[in-house]
Amino acid sequence: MNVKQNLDLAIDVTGATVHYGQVLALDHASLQLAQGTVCGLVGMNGSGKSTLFKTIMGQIKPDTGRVKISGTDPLQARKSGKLAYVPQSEAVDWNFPISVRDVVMTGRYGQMGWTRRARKIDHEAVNEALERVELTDFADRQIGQLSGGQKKRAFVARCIAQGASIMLLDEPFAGVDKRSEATITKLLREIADAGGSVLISTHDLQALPDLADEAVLLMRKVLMHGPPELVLRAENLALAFGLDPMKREAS
Ligand SMILES: Nc1ncnc2c1ncn2[C@@H]1O[C@H](COP(=O)(O)OP(=O)(O)OP(=O)(O)O)[C@@H](O)[C@H]1O
Repeated sequence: MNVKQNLDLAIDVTGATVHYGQVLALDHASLQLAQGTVCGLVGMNGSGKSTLFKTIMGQIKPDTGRVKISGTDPLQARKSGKLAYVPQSEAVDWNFPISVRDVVMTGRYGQMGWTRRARKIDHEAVNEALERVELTDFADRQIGQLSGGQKKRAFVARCIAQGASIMLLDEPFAGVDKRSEATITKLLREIADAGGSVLISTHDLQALPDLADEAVLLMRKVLMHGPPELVLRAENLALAFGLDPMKREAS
């Protein structure tokens, strides 16, 4: 692959291996994601999905391999605002005394510089993002007072306010109401249609073909990457999950 093609890739992970002590979490995992794509990341509990996200975000440095985000370093991509992450709900302290509006405003910190003083443009970006996720009426509530789906929408709004074009979402639909799921799905499609890229881990295999252009099967390494209807065939899922995975949600 030449340099031009590498720059065209939104996410380029090559041969990433990650250990936690003796535990092998990623084993030479490789994943290339083009611009303008929604990609679903599927794998059983412990298959390395969150570890892959952290590696792409530059929070974990792999023992082997490398990660490039639009041809640059992940930390650089985060600093520039291009790359954003919506964590699993369990990873967030919902009792933290911060309003929904201020959560979304944290997405603007990179643009504000060290003073962290919000200007008109920052307030406008936050208001617009709140509107897009339909949370304007909840803007002044403490974040923990929202429903599961509203909380997710608040974090998606933070990515939008940040101006991110590459978004990673770790199980955004777990414990989420149908309205929030539909709002988030529509937004992710709009982001991809505008040239952005979205990588989304999910246990809801049935919903994946409507949500994503591509699917990735992970079991410490990328077993398969392609159109959802191909990747989600029973024989492929059996490799990653065991028997009859389409008969129930992935465990
Ligand atoms: N901080 C840690 N210390 C030790 N082991 C860890 C740590 N984080 C994850 N692991 C282990 O690494 C492996 C991959 O975990 P990871 O959280 O990436 O999987 P996952 O696919 O996101 O799982 P889930 O679907 O349950 O969220 C698992 O065996 C897990 O127990």
